[in-house]
Amino acid sequence: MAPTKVSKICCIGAGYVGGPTCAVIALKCPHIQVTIVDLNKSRIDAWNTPDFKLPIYEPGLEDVVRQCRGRNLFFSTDVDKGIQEADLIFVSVNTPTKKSGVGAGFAADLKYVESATRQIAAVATSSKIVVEKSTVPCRTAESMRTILEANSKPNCRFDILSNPEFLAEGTAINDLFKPDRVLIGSLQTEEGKEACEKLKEVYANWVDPTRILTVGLWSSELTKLAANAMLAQRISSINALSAICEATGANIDEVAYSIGFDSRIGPKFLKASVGFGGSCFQKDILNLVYLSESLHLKEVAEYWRQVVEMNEYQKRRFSKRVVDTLFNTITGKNIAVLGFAFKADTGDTRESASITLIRDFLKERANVSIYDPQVPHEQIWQDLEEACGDMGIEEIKSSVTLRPTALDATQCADALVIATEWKEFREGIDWQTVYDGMNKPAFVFDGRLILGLEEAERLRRIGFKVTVIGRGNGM
Ligand SMILES: NC(=O)c1ccc[n+]([C@@H]2O[C@H](COP(=O)([O-])OP(=O)(O)OC[C@H]3O[C@@H](n4cnc5c(N)ncnc54)[C@H](O)[C@@H]3O)[C@@H](O)[C@H]2O)c1
Ligand SMILES: O=c1ccn([C@@H]2O[C@H](COP(=O)(O)OP(=O)(O)O[C@H]3O[C@H](CO)[C@@H](O)[C@H](O)[C@H]3O)[C@@H](O)[C@H]2O)c(=O)[nH]1
Repeated sequence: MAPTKVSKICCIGAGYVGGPTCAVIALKCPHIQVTIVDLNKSRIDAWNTPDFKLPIYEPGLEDVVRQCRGRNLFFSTDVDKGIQEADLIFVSVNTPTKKSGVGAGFAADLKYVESATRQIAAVATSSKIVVEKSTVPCRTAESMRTILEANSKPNCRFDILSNPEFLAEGTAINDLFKPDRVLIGSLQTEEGKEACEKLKEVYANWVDPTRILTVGLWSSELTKLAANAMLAQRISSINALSAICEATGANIDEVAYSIGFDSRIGPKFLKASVGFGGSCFQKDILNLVYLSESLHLKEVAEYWRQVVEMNEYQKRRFSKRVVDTLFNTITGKNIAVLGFAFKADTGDTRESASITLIRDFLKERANVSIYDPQVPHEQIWQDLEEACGDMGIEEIKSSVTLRPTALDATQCADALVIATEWKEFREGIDWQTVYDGMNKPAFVFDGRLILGLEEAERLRRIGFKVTVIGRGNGM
């Protein structure tokens, strides 16, 4: 039987989801002991640093960890002990897109989920509620159950729940404090519903019960993929419209604003950009495409695939616009790229549009200087080495420099490209000083719509040639 009340939680995976999610559970549930375990020692060491230099940059996270670490929140590499002690285990490991074999490039690689599940089965000596926190294809819980039941010891019972996470990076703590909803999927059996109630009780310590949704296991798994697909679809839709705006004189900000007033559509997630990035959208849509294909739903697969295609097109279109505007060549020219993270308020660079743009600029043999307020330099080199394939790191380093400030990055630049919407780019740039230090003509490319119509006009008066995504030249 499942334990009567959850008192010890273990989270396998101390990443962007496991770390913040379980730190918030520890904060809001002081009566529950929460241990976050990971095989990656340096990551665990970083969570445990005395000066709270955490492995993840996320506003508000340090404050939460400071309040609970050592009280009822622990970080450890002892995965087995964490599993054995807990009565509820979150599996919050990475589920990247498969790189080889069947489904390569589309399907989710479930090897980490499987090894965590096998580990639970191997070392558990009492019954557990096992919660899928990772984003997984529909019916993964079934495979987990098969593995657990085939390997468990007598008197060990496992109830599996799906509890996908909807936090967005950069706003994770706020999203966790005040979630739009918490979704829990369970088998509709008596035991399944009982396990669901136990997890619900944990969240009910701070989440309004009307926002805790309980559904069937498969619906819960599919909801996560569907939510991301629909969010990404909005961005691809607005980005597709941005191309029409650039060609017609319409202004994408005005179009988005006016569409968003329709209460059926709403104003959020309609910001045109140089393309969506992040570890989830592309991966989860490709996962949905693969699922549809496996179910022989070709048209459905094609439909969702187009959301990713449009995103690739948007990035290509933007780098081409830079080349076209700089008189059809950027060879030997200096391009300053402001922002390397996939969005503001995170140090995460996974699938960042910035990486694709810089790769395109390097292919055109431009010199690139980069500034980002949060991304560690080693991460930038690693991402560029991976993205640039045929270029070795030495060749990349001969064309790329990493700068300590935005102003430094723009010195002697022919063009400045805004790739991430950091607040300091919206509010903290002294454009006259930037202009004075740049080669002339000095070009600005705003891939994040941080320059409104008036601001763009002000820059033009200084002397800049300004190009903004979703607006025609001169707007
Ligand atoms: N990043 C997000 O904003 C976000 C939001 C919602 C959902 N998700 C989903 O949550 C899951 C985790 O994402 P993430 O961004 O936290 O990934 P991550 O790569 O930051 O963290 C995963 C961690 O799991 C650890 N790990 C893997 N296998 C392990 C094992 N067998 N035992 C112990 N540790 C193990 C890895 O070392 C890594 O530190 C993914 O499925 C992702 O799609 C992510
Ligand atoms: O109007 C918009 C909104 C976002 N973006 C871009 O879209 C990407 C993703 O942004 P966001 O969704 O805010 O961040 P993520 O951390 O990737 O969060 C998404 O992916 C997570 C992982 O699955 C989910 O949990 C979240 O609900 C979902 O929003 C970023 O590059 C943004 O710059 C736009 O271009 N325009």
